[in-house]
Amino acid sequence: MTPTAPSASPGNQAGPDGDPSAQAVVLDAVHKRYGDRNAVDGVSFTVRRGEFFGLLGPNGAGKTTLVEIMEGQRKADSGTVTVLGTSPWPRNPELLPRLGVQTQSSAFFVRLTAREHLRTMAALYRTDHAAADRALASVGLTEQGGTRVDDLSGGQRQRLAIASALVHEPEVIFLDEPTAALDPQARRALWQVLRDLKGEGRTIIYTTHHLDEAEALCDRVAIMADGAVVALDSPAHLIAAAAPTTRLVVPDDRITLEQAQAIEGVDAVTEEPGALVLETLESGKVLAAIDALAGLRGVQTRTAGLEDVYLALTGTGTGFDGGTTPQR
Ligand SMILES: Nc1ncnc2c1ncn2[C@@H]1O[C@H](COP(=O)(O)OP(=O)(O)OP(=O)(O)O)[C@@H](O)[C@H]1O
Repeated sequence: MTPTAPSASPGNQAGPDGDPSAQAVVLDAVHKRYGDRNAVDGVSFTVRRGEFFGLLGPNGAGKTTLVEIMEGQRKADSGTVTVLGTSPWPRNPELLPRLGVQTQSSAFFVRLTAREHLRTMAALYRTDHAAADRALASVGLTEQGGTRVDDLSGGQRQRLAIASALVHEPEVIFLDEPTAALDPQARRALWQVLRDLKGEGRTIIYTTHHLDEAEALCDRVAIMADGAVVALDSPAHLIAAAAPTTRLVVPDDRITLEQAQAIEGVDAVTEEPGALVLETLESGKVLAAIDALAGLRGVQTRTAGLEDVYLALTGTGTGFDGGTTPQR
């Protein structure tokens, strides 16, 4: 299946993507079946070097299978897979040190301290001790370097899992829900760690169920459903293409239903407790009309988010009720 609107571009077109040195991962018509189940059903896209690339989709959409194929842990049934200019299958000893893999079930040497754990990982990769300290610092765990892995908090362990994937300074990093089970504060702290990694020029392939996170962090996201990519673009483009309608929320003591319906450019008006919701494709014009009628105090613009696009594309969507922005 070909990616559909809002973006038909799988990212394999000419332009910067056509330059192999600018490509971290290139997938072309990748298929993988388990029995009669199409886990990955003809996926094609390119991840650019230095890109923060999100892979989204409901449970069973095929994300893990696809990531495992990119990592060289699984063989595709057909199609071509190129990672840093080479095939990851069969397992390629030259390629492995250039990839970093964090999984939700990352294994730790729990009786060691965080620093000892990373030094052990560094030794396995034949990297020096200093690399372990750099990895600790890059996830903000320097102070916990002497703490036994057993005694780290959940958030600190998640960060250690990322540090373990980084210790050999890989060019491409695969992260599988790295913020799962973190409290909001720890989650935000980790966002900064991830932004810093991107700032260092690393390519990040990021699987998550947190749509706000994908919207905040990812340069582009691929949304998968039933083994296929159903949309691929930047979060902003996906949102703009999928939800051109703006909803203006006006307190119901400001204008009447009849006045709202009579405003030129208003496509529909619905009533909510305490407010009228005006749908329009011409928000500037309609806001000017509301301003002339009643002023803009208390009027809010309701915008769609990536979650609304995702729900619509993966078959569970309703009308959007994303974030609201006061007009004044
Ligand atoms: N080893 C396997 N043997 C048989 N079927 C499998 C195997 N691994 C995955 N599947 C099936 O392939 C499909 C895709 O699974 P996959 O784990 O890739 O999806 P996912 O998008 O990563 O899901 P989740 O978000 O739950 O991790 C599912 O129907 C799953 O049951």
